[in-house]
Amino acid sequence: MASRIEDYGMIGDLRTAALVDAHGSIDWLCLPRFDSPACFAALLGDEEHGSWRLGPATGERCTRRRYRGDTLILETEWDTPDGSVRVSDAMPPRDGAADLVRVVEGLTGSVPMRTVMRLRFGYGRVEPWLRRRGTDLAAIAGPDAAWLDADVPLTLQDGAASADFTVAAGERVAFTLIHELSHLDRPRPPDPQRALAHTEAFWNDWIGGLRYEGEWDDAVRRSLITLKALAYEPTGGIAAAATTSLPEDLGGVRNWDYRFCWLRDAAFVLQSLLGTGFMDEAAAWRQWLLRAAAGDPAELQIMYGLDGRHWLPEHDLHWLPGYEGSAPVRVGNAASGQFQLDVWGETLDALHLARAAEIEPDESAWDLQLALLRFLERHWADPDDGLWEIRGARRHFVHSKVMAWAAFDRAVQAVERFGLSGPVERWRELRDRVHAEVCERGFDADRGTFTQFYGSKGLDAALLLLPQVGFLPWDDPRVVGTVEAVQEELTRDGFLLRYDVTADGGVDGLPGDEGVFVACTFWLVDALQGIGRGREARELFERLLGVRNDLGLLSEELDPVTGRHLGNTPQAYSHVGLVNAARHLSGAHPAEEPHAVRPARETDERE
Ligand SMILES: OC[C@H]1O[C@H](O[C@H]2O[C@H](CO)[C@@H](O)[C@H](O)[C@H]2O)[C@H](O)[C@@H](O)[C@@H]1O
Repeated sequence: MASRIEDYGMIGDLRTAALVDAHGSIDWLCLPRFDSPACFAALLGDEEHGSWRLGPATGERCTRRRYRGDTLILETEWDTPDGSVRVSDAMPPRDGAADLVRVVEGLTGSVPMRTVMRLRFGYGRVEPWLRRRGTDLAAIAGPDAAWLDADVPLTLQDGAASADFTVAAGERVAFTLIHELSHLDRPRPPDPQRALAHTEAFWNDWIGGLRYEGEWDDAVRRSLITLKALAYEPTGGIAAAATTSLPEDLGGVRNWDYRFCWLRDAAFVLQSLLGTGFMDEAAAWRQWLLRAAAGDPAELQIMYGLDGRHWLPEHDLHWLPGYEGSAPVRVGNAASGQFQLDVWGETLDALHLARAAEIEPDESAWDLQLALLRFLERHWADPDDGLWEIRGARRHFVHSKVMAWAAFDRAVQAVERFGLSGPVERWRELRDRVHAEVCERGFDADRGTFTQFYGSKGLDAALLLLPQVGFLPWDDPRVVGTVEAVQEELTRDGFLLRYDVTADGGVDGLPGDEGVFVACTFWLVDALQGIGRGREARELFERLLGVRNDLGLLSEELDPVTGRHLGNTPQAYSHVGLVNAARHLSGAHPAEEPHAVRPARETDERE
């Protein structure tokens, strides 16, 4: 059985990522890319679906673990009656085949160790043909080949490679797994120590680009490293999370594949990267966007593959039982075919931010913006599926309309501030028309709050973003009323739901319930700060820091009662929420965030 979601740490090489639990078991790894089939899929089944355990022979949970400094090298340590031992796990950033390096180091005494590796290609379905070559192992099936280089002799039995060995203080035993397409030659295995040193140098160099002088520095750095690790380096596309089908509702059907690039999520990531000095990633994402979204603007998708591919058909992996029985396990995502109006706004806002941050101009960026605006002019008044990707009836979601407003607003600014040419009068008129309609049809004057959609009784955490995009100022009574109503109605045990699944007769069209949404709770931090309730904002932020796992990682949702993490992990949305809230609470506002959480009135309670 898989570990708790919060028990997993992530290592990655900017093309894919592995999840390692607190017992030293790698239960998730897709090769060669995030969205490739997994060769270790025990996360969504059991060890027979593929895993690689390396730890003391007694099999206990580690005593402690941490990342080595500001890197993605995971150090897991055990204190046992026989002595202490450390396993360092890493995936060196690569330009060729994928390597996974595991180095065992004796710290004290002499510790009996055991490793068992079951490679199962094709998401746990395909048991490869195993052959031994000296102390090494070759595993081949279909398009995949993997080679395990070990410093100790391996035993092959029942489709598993295992080894029992003892490591004394000062000794090192290394294992290296390399993957390549099966028709290609075996790549040269890396030297494990050099691979660790290279990984360490890479991350130290990368984090050296950080420009952040606010509070909670450690948490911000770890979140940014996690975001960087979710960016697919060859193309600049950013994955929403490293996994598929970790459930939002344990035992339920709310299981989705997040190993794709959502324009919305990526736009949020871009904000936090731009706000902390990482211009290269922002430029790479813009180029990815220009390629992925090229073509007919009517065909703009809300998400694409990491290489920009459009077709992401959703299907079930019936042989995997799912995380704690949460079935189906899905790959692909049918939400890719949805109409989510907000995405036009987020994309145009992200391109606007990139321009304002003086990322090297690209003429096709404005051409793309013009095409997107032409589409939006014709479709902003249509009902849509909204940012929560509901699978129920389309509605006039307030957040979607506000993002249409933001799109026209940024277009006007592009002309006014940056001298670009376009039908600015028409955009001004549309901007004002959308604004008036939202204030009239999306605001419930009796309750003093904006609502989830026109005429809805339900509320929605995305309403907290209205002042952040500049739709209304923080001190507008309608904003204050909305923040208070959302907090009142959507808070569960101190954290925020994204919406109430039972409101309006079941808005999302899905059975079951779900946990509280981590990103939305960070948005509430921003909103409380924005309306001048700074002390409460800080308290909530600290509470959120407390639900990160021991490695600083956050999944998508939480069960607020048990504290268990839910949903895919680690999730970009959640880590963006952390970075942005820390920046806002610290008063760190980059010049180009005109509507960021700069409180309209001073936070009197802050002392
Ligand atoms: O809960 C229903 C939907 O859940 C997923 O969408 C969520 O994740 C996306 C990626 O982080 C995010 O952009 C979106 O706002 C979230 O609601 C899932 O991908 C959808 O298929 C599903 O309908």
